[in-house]
Amino acid sequence: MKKKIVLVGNGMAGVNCIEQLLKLAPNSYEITIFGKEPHPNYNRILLSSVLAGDADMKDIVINDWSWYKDNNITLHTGHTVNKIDTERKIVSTDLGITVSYDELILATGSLPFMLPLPGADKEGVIAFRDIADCETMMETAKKYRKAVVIGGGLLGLEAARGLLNLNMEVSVVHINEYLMNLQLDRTASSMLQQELEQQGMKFLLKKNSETILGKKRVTGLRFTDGSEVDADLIVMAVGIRPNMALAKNSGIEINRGIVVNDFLETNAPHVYSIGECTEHRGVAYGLVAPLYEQGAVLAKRLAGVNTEGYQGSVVSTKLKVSGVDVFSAGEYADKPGTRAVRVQDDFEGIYKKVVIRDGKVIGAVLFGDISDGSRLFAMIRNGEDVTGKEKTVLLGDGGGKTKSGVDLVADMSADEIVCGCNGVSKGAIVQAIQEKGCSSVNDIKACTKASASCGGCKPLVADVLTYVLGADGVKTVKEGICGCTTLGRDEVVEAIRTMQLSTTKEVMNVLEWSNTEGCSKCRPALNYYLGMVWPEEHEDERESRFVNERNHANIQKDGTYSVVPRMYGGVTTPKDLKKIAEIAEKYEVPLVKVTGGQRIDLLGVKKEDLPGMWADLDMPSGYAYGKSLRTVKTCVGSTFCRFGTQDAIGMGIQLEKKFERLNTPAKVKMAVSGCPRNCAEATIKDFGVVAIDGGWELHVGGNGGTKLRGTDLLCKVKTEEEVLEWSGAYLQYYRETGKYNERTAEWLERVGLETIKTTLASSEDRAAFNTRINKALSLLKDPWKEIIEEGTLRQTFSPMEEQSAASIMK
Ligand SMILES: Cc1cc2nc3c(=O)[nH]c(=O)nc-3n(C[C@H](O)[C@H](O)[C@H](O)COP(=O)(O)OP(=O)(O)OC[C@H]3O[C@@H](n4cnc5c(N)ncnc54)[C@H](O)[C@@H]3O)c2cc1C
Ligand SMILES: NC(=O)c1ccc[n+]([C@@H]2O[C@H](COP(=O)([O-])OP(=O)(O)OC[C@H]3O[C@@H](n4cnc5c(N)ncnc54)[C@H](O)[C@@H]3O)[C@@H](O)[C@H]2O)c1
Ligand code: SF4
Ligand code: FES
Repeated sequence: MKKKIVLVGNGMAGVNCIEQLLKLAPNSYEITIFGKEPHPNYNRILLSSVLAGDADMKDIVINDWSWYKDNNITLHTGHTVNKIDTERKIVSTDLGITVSYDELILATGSLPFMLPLPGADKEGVIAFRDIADCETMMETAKKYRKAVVIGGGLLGLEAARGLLNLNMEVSVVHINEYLMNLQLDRTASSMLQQELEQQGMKFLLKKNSETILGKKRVTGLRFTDGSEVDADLIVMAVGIRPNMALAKNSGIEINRGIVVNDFLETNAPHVYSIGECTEHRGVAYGLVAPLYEQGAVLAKRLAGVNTEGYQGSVVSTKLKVSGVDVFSAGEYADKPGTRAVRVQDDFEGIYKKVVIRDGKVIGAVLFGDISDGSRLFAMIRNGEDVTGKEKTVLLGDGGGKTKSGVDLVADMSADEIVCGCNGVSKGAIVQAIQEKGCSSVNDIKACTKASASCGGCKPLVADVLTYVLGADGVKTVKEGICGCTTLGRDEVVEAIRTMQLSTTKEVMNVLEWSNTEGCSKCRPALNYYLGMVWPEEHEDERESRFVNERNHANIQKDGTYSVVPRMYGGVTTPKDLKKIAEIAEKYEVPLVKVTGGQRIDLLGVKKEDLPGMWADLDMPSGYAYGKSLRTVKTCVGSTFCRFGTQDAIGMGIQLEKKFERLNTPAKVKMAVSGCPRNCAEATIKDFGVVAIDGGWELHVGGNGGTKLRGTDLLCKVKTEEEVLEWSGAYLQYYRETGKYNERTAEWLERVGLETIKTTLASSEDRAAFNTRINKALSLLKDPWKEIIEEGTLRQTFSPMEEQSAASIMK
C-alpha cells in the first residue's frame, strides 16, 4: 500500500517539493494538499508583474487544476489546516475535514507584517502578498488616485511601480534614510532613488508612521513628526513573519520560524517544514531560491535518495522594476575586515561594488549594469579565492586570471539552481539542451521556465548554453518586444507588412501572443508600428496609448494637466502672448512657465477644462506629451545676431512646420544654430543643424537627458532645401527601423553611424524616404482641433472617463 503524504500550504515551496518528489518516486505516495487560498499553485513572484500590467493573472499559474488530477493529488483549496495531532498523525481543517498521514510537510509560508497603527483596520489599508491583494489594488486604482506604500524594500518598490502603472500617484514612506537598506549601500540606493523619482515615484524618507487617518476609509497617514500625507490606499510592505501558528498550536518547536535540522525535520516525528515558515540554522528565508533548495533536499529524503542534507543558502536579489537594473548578493555592507572594489560611472549611471574578506568574494551590489551578477554570485557561493587578483574580479584583466562565466558553470553541480525564481537547476537546463535541442535562452525559457520571471538569471542561462554547445552552437535570439511574445521588433514589423496585419488585436492573435490582451509595453508599440507601416489604413488606437498621449496633455503630480501650444521655432507675437495671458487668467492657471524648448507651458489645468482652453487658444498642439517632434529650438541667427551667418529662425520654423505631429518611436528634439557658436545647443539634439560659412552642418543622435550624448556629424550641405531633404530621409529611416521607445541616440549606436550614412548616401534613396514621410505627414490632423470638433471625443474629457480608462496604460 502507498504511504500517505500530506502537504499543508499550496504555495511555491511546498508544491515544488511535491513536483520533485513525483519525479524521484512517481508512485510511492498518496498525496493530499491543503491550501488556504482558493487558487491552484501560482507564482507569487509574478504578482508584481501582474500589478505592473506586464503579465496576466492566468499567466502566473504554475500548476493548473488538471495537474493535480493528472498526478492523482487530492487538493483541498479554501481550507485552513488548524490542528495537527502528531501522536495519531492526523490533520484537521477549519471546514471539518480530517486526513491521516504517514509524512507531513508544513509549507505555510509567511504573513505580511502589518504595522499595528491606530486606524490600520480602515478600508483601503492592505498588504501585498496574494492574488486578492493584487486585485484590490487594481480595483482601487479605478476609483481613487492617491496611493501610499509603507516600506521602501523590494516589495514596496515593486508595489509602487505597479500602482504608478495603474495611473495612481504614489508616495513611498520609508523609515530608513535610504531605500532598500537591507539590500543596497548608500551609493546604489541614491542612484536607485533618482531613477525611480524620474519614473514618477515620490519618497518620504526617515518617516515613522503613527496614525492612519480617515473615518471608514483611509484618507491619510500621520507621522510621528506631526506631518501628514493624503492617501486613498495604503499598502504595507514592511517585511514578513513566518506563518507558524499551526505548528505552535500543535506543539511543534518554533523560534523565529518552525525549527528544522539539515533534513528539514521538525522535532515532531514524520513532520517536516520547508519554505518561508521554516528556520534552518537560525535563518528564515524570504526568497524562493533557498526554499526550492530545501524542497529538493526534502524530496530526496522522502524518495529514499541519498542526500547530504540542506546546508543553508547564500541569496541574491534583483528588483523587478522595468527600466531599473539592481542586483545585490551576499554580504554587501562594509564591515571591519572587509575591503571593496568599486566602479562608478556617473555618465552611464553604473555602479558596481564587490566586497572581499580573507581573499574571498563575499558580496556584491550592482546598479545600472547587472550583467556580472550571476558570475559574481557563483563566486560568492563557491567561495572562490581571488587573492592577488581582487581588482580583476570587476575590472577584468584580459588575461583570464579570474574565471569566466562558463568556467564557473563547469564548477557547478547539476543540482545547483540557475534560475532562483523558477527553481531550475543547471542539470535541468543541460537536459533541455541535450534532449530537447534547446539552443537559445528563449528556447530554455519555453522548455524549463528558467529566466521567465525576473530575468536576472539570463546571463547564467546563456553561460550554461555556451558551456554545453560552445560559443558557435548558441543561437542569439533577439529579445521579444515584451513578455507576451518571443518575437523581436523586426519580426513583428515584418509580419505586419507581409501578413497585412492591421490592428493590435490581429497582431496579437495571429502572432500567438501569450497574453491575448497584450501589456503596457507591447500595445503602444504595436500601435506605433502599425501606423508606421500602414499610415493610410491604420486607425490610431487611442486605448493603446499612454495617458498623456490619450489626453494630448501631460499629466502632473496632482492629477492636473499641462498645456503647451506650438510656437514654431520659439517665436511668438504680442497678440499671441496677450491671448495666452487672458486664457491663463480665465482658467485660473496656477503656473505659467517658459520651457527648455522655448515655449510657454500652462500648468495645473483641470482635465475637463482642456478642450475649452484649446478652443480659446486656437493654436496647434505643441505635442509636449508625445512620441513625436517636440520642439525646434533656434537662436536668433542672422536675423539679429552679429555673428549669425544663416537664418536660424527661418530654418527652424520650416523644420517644425514640416515635421510637426509626426509619430516617431520616441520623442524627437531639434535645434538650429545660426553659427558654430551654437547658442541653440544643437549638438545635444536628436537632429541638430549648425550654420557654417556657405551652408549647414547636420548633426545627429544627440541627447541631453539622463544619458548625455553629443551628436555625430552626419554631413554638410549647402542649401535649406538640402537640410529639409536630409532631415526627412533621416527621420523616416529612424521611424522605419527604430524600436518603439528607442531614442535616436540609442538607435544610432545600435544601427551604427556608418550604416546610416551609407543608407542615406544616394539621392534616390533619400527621395524615396521623403516620399514615405511626406505621405505620413499629409495624413496627420491636429489632435486638439479634432477633439474640439468631435463630440464623442470631447465627452471623454470628463474626470470619470479617465478613471475607467486607467487600466494598464499609464
Ligand atoms: C509581490 C511579491 C513579489 C515577490 N518577488 C520575489 C522575487 O522576485 N524573488 C524571490 O525570490 N521572491 C519573491 N517574493 C517572495 C516569494 O514569493 C516567497 O518567498 C515564496 O512565495 C514563499 O513560498 P512559500 O511556499 O514558503 O510560501 P507561500 O508562497 O506564501 O505559500 C504558502 C501557502 O500556504 C497557505 N497556508 C498557510 N497556512 C495554511 C494553513 N494552515 N492551511 C492551509 N494553507 C495554509 C497560504 O495561504 C499560502 O498560499 C515575492 C513575494 C511577493 C508577495
Ligand atoms: N524582487 C524580489 O526579490 C522581491 C520582491 C518582492 C518581495 N520580495 C520578498 O518578499 C518579502 C517581503 O518584502 P518586503 O520588502 O516587505 O520586506 P523587507 O524586509 O525586505 O523590506 C521591508 C522594508 O521596510 C522598511 N520598513 C520597516 N518598517 C518600516 C516602517 N514602519 N515604515 C517604513 N518602512 C519600514 C525596512 O527598512 C525595509 O527596508 C521579502 O522576503 C522580500 O525578499 C522579494
Ligand atoms: S549661434 Fe551664432 S548666430 Fe546664433 S545666437 Fe549664437 S552667436 Fe548668434
Ligand atoms: S532568477 Fe528570476 S527569472 Fe531566473
